[in-house]
Amino acid sequence: MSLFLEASQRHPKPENRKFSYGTAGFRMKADLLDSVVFRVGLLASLRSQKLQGKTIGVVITASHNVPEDNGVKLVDPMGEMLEASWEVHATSLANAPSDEQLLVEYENLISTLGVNTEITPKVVFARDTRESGPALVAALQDALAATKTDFVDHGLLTTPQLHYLVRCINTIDSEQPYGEPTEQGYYNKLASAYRKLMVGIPSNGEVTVDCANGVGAPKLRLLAETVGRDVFQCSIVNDSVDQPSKLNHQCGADFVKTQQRLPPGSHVASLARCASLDGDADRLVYYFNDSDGTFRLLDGDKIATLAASFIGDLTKAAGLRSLNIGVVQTAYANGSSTSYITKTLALPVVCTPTGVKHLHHAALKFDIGVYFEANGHGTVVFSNGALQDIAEYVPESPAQAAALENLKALVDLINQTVGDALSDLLLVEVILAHKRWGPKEWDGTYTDLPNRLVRVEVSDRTAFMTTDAERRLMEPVGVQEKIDALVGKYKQGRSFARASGTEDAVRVYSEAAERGEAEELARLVAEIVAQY
Ligand SMILES: CC(=O)N[C@H]1[C@@H](OP(=O)(O)O)O[C@H](CO)[C@@H](O)[C@@H]1O
Repeated sequence: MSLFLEASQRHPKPENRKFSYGTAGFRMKADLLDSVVFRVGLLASLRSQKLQGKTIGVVITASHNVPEDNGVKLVDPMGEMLEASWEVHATSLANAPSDEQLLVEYENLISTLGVNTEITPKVVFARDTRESGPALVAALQDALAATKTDFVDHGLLTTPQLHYLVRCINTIDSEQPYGEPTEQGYYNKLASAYRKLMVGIPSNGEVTVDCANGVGAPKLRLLAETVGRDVFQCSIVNDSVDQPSKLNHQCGADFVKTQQRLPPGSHVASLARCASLDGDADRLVYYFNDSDGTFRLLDGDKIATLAASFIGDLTKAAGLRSLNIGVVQTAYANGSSTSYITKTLALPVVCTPTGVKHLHHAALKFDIGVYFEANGHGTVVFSNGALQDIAEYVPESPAQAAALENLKALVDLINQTVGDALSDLLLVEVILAHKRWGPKEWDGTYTDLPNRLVRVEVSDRTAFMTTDAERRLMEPVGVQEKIDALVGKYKQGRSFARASGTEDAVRVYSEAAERGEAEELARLVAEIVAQY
């Protein structure tokens, strides 16, 4: 194992530096991430061996907000996020204090996990456009070489594109191959589905897409070329990938969602459709300026309701009435969206803790599960049973046959491995074209309750323990009662506090019938939280 130690010594964990990470991936400055990427490479290789040599993905990528933070994520064989039990190992290995201890921990993991080291591990990886990418890739390659892993470098890709590739590679010889395992295969699959869905449907005109100066920009350009300008017209803005400090700066999905305004410098006609991706192109939000100049946001909740209503209508029109469709949200979903889904669309809603991996797994319990975080990260997943019903159903009329063909194309248009801003963009464009809706008609389906999200700095966020999908605090004892007493005073009031999983802070969310009340409620709840 001297090869291992030699490699590991090149990527030691910096002393006295604080790591901060979520549970599904790791996020931090590039110099810190180097050692973590090395460790994630070891885990990817172990994971592949544990899963009998299936291919595991690693993606080195941007996050949704600050330009300096890099992220690294592991992707499981079906292209999904790493399952929970493995996150524990990911966390412990990233904490390994020294190279010697890392080797000990690595060898312990081999035995506790029952990994067969005879199996050759297989890993594929990709990175985004930022400067730190090549150095982080070198750290990853070092770990893969030290563990004698077969690996393929897929160069620059969006996070969801790598998820797509991983599922393609692992299903290539199965009964349900997911697609051609190449970047062009991804564009071809989406483009051909999009073109099928647009047959006989007038195009909706141009959509302006802000790409957050991230990897989504060159990739959207390639996708748009493959789809063809005759059916898909997009104008790409914020595409300066060669200027690292511009990533997510004053643009991108997180900026638009949290600031509730256009990225500065955007000049758009009123009622024109605009969309923003985030830095690694897994989030998407839409927005427009109303005729009176008011900014209107169409967030993840609006995308989820649009998709759920369209898919519901389509399955009925195809004659597939028995498929159960459900929507998965988090506590951050606007209350109006939840009542719209349950009352108007008459569909079930499930609320899970924050983080798409929770939503994804809950969505898999429906025949067709639509999930989105309010911030625009989400997708639609079809169960194997639903896919089989769709494939085998014999339509009883030409109308049913047409709807069924559209449903089949929709399955191909949607990236079912993970939320994918490029695939979601085409999905929204198709639905709006079919409904002959502009953004205003879409926005008119329901009106968001005024809401406010605040970040409260606390000395120890782990003191804040929640229950009921993070909607209620169990600890510190007594806080929830105080919040309840306050919320009761506001019309349509709702508020909760939870520790962030990615930052050292507690987030407070509130909504109420009036803007001023939502603001006041958030401020008062934040004051309660700050006291602890
Ligand atoms: C309120 C909010 O937007 N929270 C975000 C944020 O998580 P926190 O645990 O709230 O820090 O980052 C996550 C990862 O990107 C994302 O999944 C989630 O929705």
